[in-house]
Amino acid sequence: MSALYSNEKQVAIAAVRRACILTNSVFNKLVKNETLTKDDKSPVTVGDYAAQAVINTILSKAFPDDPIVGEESSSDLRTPSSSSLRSRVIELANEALQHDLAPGDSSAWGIGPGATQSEGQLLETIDRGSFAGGKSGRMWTLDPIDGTKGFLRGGQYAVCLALLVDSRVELGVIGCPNLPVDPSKPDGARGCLFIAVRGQGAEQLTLSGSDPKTLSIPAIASEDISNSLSFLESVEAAHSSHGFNSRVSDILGLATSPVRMDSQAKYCCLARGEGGAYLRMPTGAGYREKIWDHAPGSLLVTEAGGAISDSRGQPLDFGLGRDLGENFGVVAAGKSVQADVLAAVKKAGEEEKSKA
Ligand SMILES: Nc1ncnc2c1ncn2[C@@H]1O[C@H](COP(=O)(O)O)[C@@H](OP(=O)(O)O)[C@H]1O
Ligand SMILES: [Mg+2]
Ligand SMILES: [Mg+2]
Ligand SMILES: [Mg+2]
Repeated sequence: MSALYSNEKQVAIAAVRRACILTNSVFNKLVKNETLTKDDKSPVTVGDYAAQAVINTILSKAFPDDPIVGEESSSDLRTPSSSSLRSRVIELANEALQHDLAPGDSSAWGIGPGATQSEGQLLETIDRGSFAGGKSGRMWTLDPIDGTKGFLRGGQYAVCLALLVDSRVELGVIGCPNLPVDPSKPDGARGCLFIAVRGQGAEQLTLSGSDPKTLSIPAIASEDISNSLSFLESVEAAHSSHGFNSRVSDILGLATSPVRMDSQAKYCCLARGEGGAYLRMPTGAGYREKIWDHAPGSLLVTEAGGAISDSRGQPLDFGLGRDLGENFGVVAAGKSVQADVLAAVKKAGEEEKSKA
């Protein structure tokens, strides 16, 4: 009998890998007018749209009944002023869908050479990501480029896909085209794929599928925290409070400065033993974390032997819709130290309240 979710895993890997090849090639060719600013002032590029079109196409062929909660929508692409951007997205998506990565690979999706998708079809496919989410049933959640700001800087970004069943993450696949394969060789080969299936562990492969490694977060004894732990945090100060993290770091007496990195590559690094903790605390009232920014990363961390919760110690709730509800931040760390980090987070929170 094949392992649970083995089909879903194969399809998700193929889809994420194909999207990573696309985003990688887009970065090298990206020109100024290929980026839009969304209503929330965040950037989105032709790469984000085309990657969502590619992954949604593959998911829709393989699992036609599964809804998708995807970050992007085609509405900004449909305006008359976006016509050149729109054509570029369609061109990139068709190119990526027809690219034969392995014998028979593209024909498996019924989209072999010559079978280009029309503009209307691809825009509709992008909008298959508009599902509202919720408590029950099967659904995918997709972030076609997580860390778009990192992507634009040539820094870290990730193509992130997860399968949720009854609001639990069952499968997560993350592609990190710019992440060094071996953390001890930061200037060495880049491009990693991270995969986790609930109950089946977490692994890293190269983007081309070689060099598999089982991931496990090393234990740190409480008395070694100050010397052995360092934080992973967002580059963008607007996404996660650097000041709060610095206070938590002082409370724990950490000797090492945080490592700043865009995207769910932070979860991937934590899962393979880097840093030891990922802290993401709200920077102001109002912003709600999105399920696609955390679903695959959270499973990767727990399957690598870590723990993840909000700053109150409550589990993240992926069943509330497209976002995680009221924002109490995210605290992820190895199992041996997550309680210590949480205690320091609570202390820093109380200090902040008493000053207010
Ligand atoms: N005010 C805010 N607080 C927290 N996260 C935010 C935010 N504004 C945007 N984001 C999210 O932060 C993500 C990037 O996270 P990070 O800082 O870890 O790289 C963005 O994903 P996208 O780049 O996919 O839009 C976006 O969803
Ligand atoms: Mg975005
Ligand atoms: Mg994101
Ligand atoms: Mg994104």
